[in-house]
Amino acid sequence: MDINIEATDVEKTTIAILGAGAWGLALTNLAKRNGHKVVLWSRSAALSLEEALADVEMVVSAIPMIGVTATAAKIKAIGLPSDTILVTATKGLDPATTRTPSQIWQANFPNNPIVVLSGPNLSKEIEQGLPTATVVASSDISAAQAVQTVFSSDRFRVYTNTDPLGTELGGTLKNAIAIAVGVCDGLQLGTNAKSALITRALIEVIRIGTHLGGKTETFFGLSGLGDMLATCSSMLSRNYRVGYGLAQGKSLVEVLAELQSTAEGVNTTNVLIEIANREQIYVPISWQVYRLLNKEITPQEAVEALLERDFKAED
Ligand SMILES: NC(=O)C1=CN([C@@H]2O[C@H](COP(=O)(O)OP(=O)(O)OC[C@H]3O[C@@H](n4cnc5c(N)ncnc54)[C@H](OP(=O)(O)O)[C@@H]3O)[C@@H](O)[C@H]2O)C=CC1
Ligand SMILES: O=C(CO)COP(=O)(O)O
Repeated sequence: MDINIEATDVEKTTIAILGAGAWGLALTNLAKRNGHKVVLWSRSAALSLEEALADVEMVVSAIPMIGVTATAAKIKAIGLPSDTILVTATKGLDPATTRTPSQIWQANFPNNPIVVLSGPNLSKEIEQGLPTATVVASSDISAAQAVQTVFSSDRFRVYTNTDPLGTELGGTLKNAIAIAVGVCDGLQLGTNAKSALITRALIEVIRIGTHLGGKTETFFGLSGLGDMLATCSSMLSRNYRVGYGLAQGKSLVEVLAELQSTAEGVNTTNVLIEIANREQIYVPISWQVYRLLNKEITPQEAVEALLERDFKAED
C-alpha cells in the first residue's frame, strides 16, 4: 500500500544552503516548499558563514567547483558537529588534487555523513515547477534518507543510492560529453550522429567512472545516463551551449562571457585528461573535447578525428 506523506507530517530540518546561484536557489525553494527552515548563504550574503551554519542539521553545498576547497576549509575552521549531514550538489573535479567534491568534504569532515545529490536537474525547469527525479547517495543510508525527506515532492522524486562516488562521477563526467554533443548539434551532424556519440560516450564514462571506483549500474541510472540525456539535449545546459557556441565559430572566451554562469565541463575536461593520462584510461571523446577547448583543433577536426580512428569492436 502506498502511504502518502504530506509535507506537514514530516519533521522539519534546519538547513544551510551554500551558493546562491541557479542550483542553490532551486534547492532552497524545493526545501522551503516542504516547510523546512533554510538559510541561504553566498559570499555576497549579508550574514556570515558562521551565522549561516549556527544550529543547522544539514549543510548543502551548491558551490561551483572553484570554491569548494576554500569553503570546506573555512567551515572546518569554524567547526561543525559530527552529526551534521553534508550534502554536495557540485558537479566538478578539483584541478589541484583531481578529487571529487565529496572526497574534499570527506577529507575535511571524516566523521560527518556525506551525501551526494545528483540527477537530471536542469534548474530552470525545476524553478518552472516541471517534474524530475534525482539521486541522493551515501554510504550512510539514514543520512541519504534524511536528505530524501527534505527535498522529495510530487514534482521532485528523490531516490536513495549507496554509491556516492558513482553518482557524483556520472553527473560530473557527462559535462565533457555535453560539450561534445553541443558541437555535434552546432555542426548539424544529425540525429544518428548524436545518438551514436551519446551511446559511445556512456561507455567512456563507465570506463572512467568504474576505474575511479563507481559501480557500473550507477552509470545506467538517473545520475549517469539520466543526467547525460538531459544535458545533451537541452539549450538550458550551459555545457551543451559551450559546445554549440564553439561549433558556430565563437571562441571559448566569447561563449563563456555570453553564458555568465558556471559551465563546469571546461575545467572538468582538463582535470579528466590529467587523470586519464596518469591512469592510462582510454577516453577518445573527452580527449577531442580537451583538444578543442585548448585550441589545438577546430570542431570539424574533432569530429574527423573521432571518425578516422582504427576499426574496433563495439565493446
Ligand atoms: N544549474 C543547474 O541546473 C545545476 C547545477 N549544478 C551544479 O551546481 C554547481 C553550481 O552551479 P550553479 O548554481 O548553476 O552556478 P551559478 O553560476 O548559477 O552560480 C554560482 C554561485 O556560486 C557562487 N560562487 C562563485 N564562485 C565562488 C567561490 N569561489 N566560492 C564560493 N562561491 C562561489 C556565486 O555566488 P557569489 O559570487 O555571490 O558568492 C554564484 O551564486 C555547479 O557545480 C553545477 O555543475 C548541479 C545540478 C544542476
Ligand atoms: O547538471 C545539470 C543538469 O543536471 C546542469 O547542466 P549545465 O551545468 O550544463 O547547465
